[in-house]
Amino acid sequence: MTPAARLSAAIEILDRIRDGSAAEPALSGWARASRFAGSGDRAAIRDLVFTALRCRRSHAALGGADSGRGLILGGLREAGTEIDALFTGERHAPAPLSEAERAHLAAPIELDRLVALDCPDWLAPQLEASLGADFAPVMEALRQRAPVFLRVNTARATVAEVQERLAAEGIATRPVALSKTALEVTGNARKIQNGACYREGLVELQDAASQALVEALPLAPGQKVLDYCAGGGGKSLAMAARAALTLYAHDAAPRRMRDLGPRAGRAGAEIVQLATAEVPGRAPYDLVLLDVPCSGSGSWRRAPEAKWALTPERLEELTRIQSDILEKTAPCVAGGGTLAYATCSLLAVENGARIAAFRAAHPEWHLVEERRFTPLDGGDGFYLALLTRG
Ligand SMILES: C[S@@+](CC[C@H](N)C(=O)[O-])C[C@H]1O[C@@H](n2cnc3c(N)ncnc32)[C@H](O)[C@@H]1O
Repeated sequence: MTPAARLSAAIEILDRIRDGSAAEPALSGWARASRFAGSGDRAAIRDLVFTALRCRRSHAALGGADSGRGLILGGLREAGTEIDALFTGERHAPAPLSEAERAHLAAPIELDRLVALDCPDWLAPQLEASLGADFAPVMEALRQRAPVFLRVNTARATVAEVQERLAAEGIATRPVALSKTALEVTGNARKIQNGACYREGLVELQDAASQALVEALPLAPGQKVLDYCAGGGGKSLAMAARAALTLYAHDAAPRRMRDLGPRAGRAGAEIVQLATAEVPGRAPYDLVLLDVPCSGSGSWRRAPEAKWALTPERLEELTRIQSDILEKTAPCVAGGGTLAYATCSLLAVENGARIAAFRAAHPEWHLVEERRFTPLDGGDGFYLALLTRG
């Protein structure tokens, strides 16, 4: 496909998303119907679509419309690309600029601060209060594509050994300061999932801050550990690689754990999946990890639609669920054990405020440690609070 034809495809997909489709189904639906597109085309189109979603507010303003075409025009304008050379209307290229579009693109434009930062107005006060001086740099970072990180399964091989094996597969990586187990992929990321290192369970795709969070957990061999909001099991697997544990995984939506069996098999880890009713029966646990459902504001680079879909009502509902999960699981922790509360949120209302509310109601719980990560640390935004009783 030509660069212009890729733009046309991105415009079509963005319009489907604007009409209500989620990004992933819109992209895969387009790919299924467009067999002529090679893997390079699909990757480039995906990149165009996700850039437009991350920068939806500013690109709509720059391009003159919150439509697929407006967003792509806005992105090209921000990048300083010669638009007429691409919007020719020839073959599969987008139609030439209308007079109105030409006039909008030619007129000088000064974006309001929150528009330029692609920040929803209603969330700005909370994000500013939570991030302080980091607000603008973090919002700017969230406009950029996230790096691809691998977690090395250190139960099987050293980071250096795996880096060498990956290099032999043509995948370039470098270690990162944020986590001892993480490698940032700097070349050929698309080869990972078909490569031997991945198939043999030597690596998993996992954000570096997510790995740093697991590194901060006080895990020791022989402990009984529950991952209460396990989802796909990324953190269960990272915990399994850290120490020989008796490890249980639970999720309110068990189908979310459907890949955990095969992933654990690849990694050589043993993880027992529990239904909700089975959780108290296996208590007490030495450590309970609560990777609770949240706004996902720390991972808006990877899931940018969530930035625009979040509402005050949904945020309030999430904080209720978070507090409820803390209440329900705290009694399952063994005396001297650890309750580890985590979110991939940047918002204090989902982080420190939830812990403060929990401790106000349960003064017997003490805060041992709190960690905050933002995209300025390289990975996604995360929060971790470690609590003990007594
Ligand atoms: C942030 S995700 C977990 C991600 C996962 N730990 C990982 O590392 O890949 C939150 C998970 O919590 C689950 N969840 C939502 N409400 C819950 C509840 N009340 N109890 C337990 N799990 C819940 C969701 O289904 C979702 O899979």
